[in-house]
Amino acid sequence: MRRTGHQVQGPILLVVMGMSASGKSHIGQLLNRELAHQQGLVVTFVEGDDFHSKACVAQMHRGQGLSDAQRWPWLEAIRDHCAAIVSSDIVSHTAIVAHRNRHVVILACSLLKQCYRDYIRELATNASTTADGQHVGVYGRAMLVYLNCSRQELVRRAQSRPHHFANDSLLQSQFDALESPNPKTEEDVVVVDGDQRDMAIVSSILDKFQAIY
Ligand SMILES: Nc1ncnc2c1ncn2[C@@H]1O[C@H](COP(=O)(O)OP(=O)(O)O)[C@@H](O)[C@H]1O
Ligand SMILES: O=C(O)[C@H](O)[C@@H](O)[C@H](O)[C@H](O)COP(=O)(O)O
Repeated sequence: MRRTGHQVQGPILLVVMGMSASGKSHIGQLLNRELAHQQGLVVTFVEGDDFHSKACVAQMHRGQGLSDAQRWPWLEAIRDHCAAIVSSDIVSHTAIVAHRNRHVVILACSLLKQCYRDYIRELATNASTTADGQHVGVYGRAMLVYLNCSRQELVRRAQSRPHHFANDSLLQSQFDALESPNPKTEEDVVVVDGDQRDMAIVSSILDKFQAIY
């Protein structure tokens, strides 16, 4: 059952997704600041890039995209971590229930294909089991924000951070892998114009977040 308004029970998973250099980390950190400082929520920021192996980072640095076989263990580690963050928020004590209902986990992660998004969304599904029988329903709700950027802006931003492992040579493989999320057919997806200035993006995401929180 879809819960709306202020009735979400349990923590919220707010995913900032999109291609390399679309602004996931930057926007995720700004959202962290806004939700924690301005709105007094308990916020945990998770950087998806922190879960890549050294070999995968080196491969992406050479401009070679990851395969599905390389991405699945990475996604599993991220999902395990996101589940573990909130699993200590046990439901039986009133104070902890209050904490749970004010906890937002922000995840910056590309999630280029729908199957990757479906896998992460299972963290907030109401079903009682998944294929592997784990990590279901630990979040009350998920919201996946897709930063939809033009190629020109992605190249510009990738070139603006010369010390990052992912440079503009990775972009073509990201375009090749991308399955753009369609909010009409995919649950809990919001698409924003990622070419906008950062605070305009944050403001638009916060508006949409308020509608579900
Ligand atoms: N809306 C924006 N406008 C201008 N520059 C941005 C914007 N969002 C991010 N950036 C900059 O673009 C670069 C890539 O952003 P980053 O957050 O590292 O992307 P990602 O995490 O998606 O790879 C960084 O230098 C960042 O400061
Ligand atoms: O799924 C993938 O192909 C990779 O995970 C990839 O998305 C990677 O995480 C970033 O693109 C590189 O790091 P940035 O997103 O920070 O550029």
